[in-house]
Amino acid sequence: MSQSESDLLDQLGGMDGVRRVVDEMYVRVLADPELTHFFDGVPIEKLARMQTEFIASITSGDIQYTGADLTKVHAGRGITGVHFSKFCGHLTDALEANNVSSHAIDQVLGKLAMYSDKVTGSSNVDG
Ligand code: HEM
Repeated sequence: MSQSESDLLDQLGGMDGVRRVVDEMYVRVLADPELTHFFDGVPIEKLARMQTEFIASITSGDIQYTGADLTKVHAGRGITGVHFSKFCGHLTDALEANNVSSHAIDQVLGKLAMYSDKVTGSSNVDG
């Protein structure tokens, strides 16, 4: 575990803090008319649990993500870079609402940006 990575999860309030942020993010995502349809029929409790684990895993060396491969789970859904940006905007709002510092928010967004190709992979082909 690297010290700086463990510090980042701490700055998010640990696992409990990340879960609060994730729950708030999905409230915003599901209220967004451009994003909500992607989640029709998706079990949100499991989604929030796996998203919490994922964010914890990229902000701490101690947590392992055990969910589905990100490329596979997002493939064929038509998710574009615009959707990805809006999604990250809702995450930013949720982090701010939970009093996470702007420095820590920048670090989280920087890490998530590395996954944009996996999330939007198929949309280059069929829009
Ligand atoms: C940084 C961006 C994102 C990350 C890190 C992320 C991560 C995840 C994770 C961890 C899961 C759960 C996988 C599992 O159940 O094992 C998931 C599922 C899902 N994601 Fe994302 N996601 C991102 C962006 C998006 C965007 C932008 C959309 C759509 C606009 C989206 C739509 C979905 C849907 C619909 C599922 C549920 C799939 C299912 O259970 O059938 N994701 N995502």
